[in-house]
Amino acid sequence: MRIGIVGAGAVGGFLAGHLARAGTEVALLARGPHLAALRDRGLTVESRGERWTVSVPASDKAAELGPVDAVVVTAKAPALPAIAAAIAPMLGPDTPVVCAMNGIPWWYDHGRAGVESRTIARLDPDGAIWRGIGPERAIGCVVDCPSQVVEPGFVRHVAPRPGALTLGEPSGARSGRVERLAAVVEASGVKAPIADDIRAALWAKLLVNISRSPLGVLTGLSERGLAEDPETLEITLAMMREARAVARSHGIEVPLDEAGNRDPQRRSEHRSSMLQDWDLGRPMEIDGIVRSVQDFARAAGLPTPTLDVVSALLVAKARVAGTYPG
Ligand SMILES: NC(=O)C1=CN([C@@H]2O[C@H](COP(=O)(O)OP(=O)(O)OC[C@H]3O[C@@H](n4cnc5c(N)ncnc54)[C@H](OP(=O)(O)O)[C@@H]3O)[C@@H](O)[C@H]2O)C=CC1
Ligand SMILES: CC(C)(CO)C(=O)C(=O)O
Repeated sequence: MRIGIVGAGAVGGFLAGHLARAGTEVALLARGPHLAALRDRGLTVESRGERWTVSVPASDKAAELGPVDAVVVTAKAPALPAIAAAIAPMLGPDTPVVCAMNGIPWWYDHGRAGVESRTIARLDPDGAIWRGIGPERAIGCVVDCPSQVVEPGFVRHVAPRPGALTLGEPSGARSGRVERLAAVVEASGVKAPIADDIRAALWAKLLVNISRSPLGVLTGLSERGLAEDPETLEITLAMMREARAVARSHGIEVPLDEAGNRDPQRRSEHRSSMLQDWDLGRPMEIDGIVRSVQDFARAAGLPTPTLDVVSALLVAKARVAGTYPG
């Protein structure tokens, strides 16, 4: 399989580095200093006590990379409309597209039982992603590989356990394309379990992102710091409970390990990718991780008082910084 990866950041670099080391053909759509570094020095990855450098074909022009067997988009959500248009030359007639990203995905209502298959206005207001990629290409994904770009061309994975990309068809079907992709990812040393219900897996991860990521930005505390402070811990758990009730309104039961969340020893000093965006003055994934869940809550008539307060503060902070519209 030839895998196209879009975005040479933390997750894209982590994945490309593993795949290339295992001998899988990778084509990386990168830009700016990342592209320059990849061309000059290759891609260096540090993970679980190992450090390696690989050479990865990369370009900022999708047409130079051409059609691939699967595309994995590893950019932040605000970049997705532009990417949906840019990757057209990488798409063959049957190329699936995996958005390896946090938050509610743009294809969420595609194949969701009892719901019209359509784009989510908050995430894709004019349908550019829906039209550009096409929901039938979408394979769902949950990313678990806490990582950071140390410098262009150098990515550090900061967890002691192997990284994981959980994959699944929006319909829940066990398809050949998901099995083939999962096998290639697993062969690279990254876990790739296949979920029967990818939306349930997305919500389980979202409970973490919706609570800890905004609170990390508002307080500057790391994942562990949020669990060590009894007051931020209670706010974290309140947000998780509210988000879990929203998932339940979609027929999804998300387990919530309150004891595990209360144990600071089970948290790392990782600065969430939202906090990394804040640190770098970049747009944060507020719509996909926070506001779309508030929208779902409103539609279901559910109160989300803690989420609403934290979201309002986060949006105000981002607006002052000029990284959120309005
Ligand atoms: N980092 C982490 O620990 C984790 C991240 N995630 C999620 O994974 C997703 C990716 O995050 P992460 O890897 O941290 O993000 P990064 O910001 O580290 O990387 C995104 C990369 O995409 C590039 N990019 C954006 N638009 C384009 C474009 N049009 N063409 C080429 N490259 C482009 C960016 O380039 P440029 O720098 O020029 O903008 C950047 O290099 C997010 O949804 C995040 O929430 C999930 C779990 C853990
Ligand atoms: C859960 C966490 C914090 C690490 O995987 C993450 O998803 C992020 O950094 O955005």
